[in-house]
Amino acid sequence: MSKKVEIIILSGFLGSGKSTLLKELIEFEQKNGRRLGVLMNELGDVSIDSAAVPIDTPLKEMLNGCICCTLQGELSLQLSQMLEEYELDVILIEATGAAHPLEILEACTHPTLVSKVEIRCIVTVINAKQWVENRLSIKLRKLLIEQVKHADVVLVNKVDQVDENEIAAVLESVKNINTQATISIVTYAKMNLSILYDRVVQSSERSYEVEKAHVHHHLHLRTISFSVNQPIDRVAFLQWLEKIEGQLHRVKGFIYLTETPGLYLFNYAYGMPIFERYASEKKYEPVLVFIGEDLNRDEIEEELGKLQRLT
Ligand SMILES: Nc1nc2c(ncn2[C@@H]2O[C@H](COP(=O)(O)OP(=O)(O)OP(=O)(O)O)[C@@H](O)[C@H]2O)c(=O)[nH]1
Repeated sequence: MSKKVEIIILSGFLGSGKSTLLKELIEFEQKNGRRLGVLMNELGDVSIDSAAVPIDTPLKEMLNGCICCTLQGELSLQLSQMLEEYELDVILIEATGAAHPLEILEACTHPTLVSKVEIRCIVTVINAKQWVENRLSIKLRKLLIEQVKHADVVLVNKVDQVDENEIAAVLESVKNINTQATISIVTYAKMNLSILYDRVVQSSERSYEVEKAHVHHHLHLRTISFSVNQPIDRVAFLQWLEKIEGQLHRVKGFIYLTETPGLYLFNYAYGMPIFERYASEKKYEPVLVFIGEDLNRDEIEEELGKLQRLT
């Protein structure tokens, strides 16, 4: 029988650092000469995270929905297709921040797939500051806890934004939720990747009795995207983001700035904005994706229009 393709599932809330980890993993696997494919699921209708994937890497994307709601069947299908189209050693699955790891696992262990794949591990990335400040709604907090509970490896990321006492507090609460997981404390998802290869966790070992927490179904997370064809002023844009009505969890996309030519990859997670000059062979249109609760689409559209007219 041919060797099964390994699957590594990357889980974690919006903006915690999954794509950052994905980049690290891709490099690691390629250095080791392993053939890898990537499967991504994003909440919005445009792909931003795929910028993390080199152009020559087999990639399948599921946009505009979350694996745990409508896309579970789609994930199984995409996996099957990927297995048919490419000869691979490993497939990395990056789920949306709103996904429950068990539901991804379930899609990967579909009867048609079990003889072809084996789950290497589930890695959950958490944003240390967000975890310690604990300001999310109860439903979202519950989701974060579920993501930690079902992980084989928990990456406590972004520790550059917290102090030592806070790191200790995060560690203690993660250990209380999941006594089995390997925990790694990192910045920019720079972990000892060999941890992921220590053992294969058979799906039969996992406990399914847990409430399959259909938490996401009631999250009210809203995703809206807009083309932003004109350059915008960086300062005015950031000032406006601070004031957006509702709870803004995440903004990402590609934009032009008035101050300097060229396209920028923009990331805003938990109040932290990052602009990175985007220069790669993959082409992207300027677009912004907003993810949050109680967001007002019309207002955001109007304000974005005003920001573009300022130029
Ligand atoms: N300060 C700091 N920023 C980080 C760290 N790790 C990642 N980031 C930044 O945080 C932002 C979000 O990281 P991503 O890797 O895109 O997060 P994600 O979990 O894939 O986000 P979604 O796809 O929206 O769920 C990016 O701008 C990263 O560069 C870290 O350890 N410290």
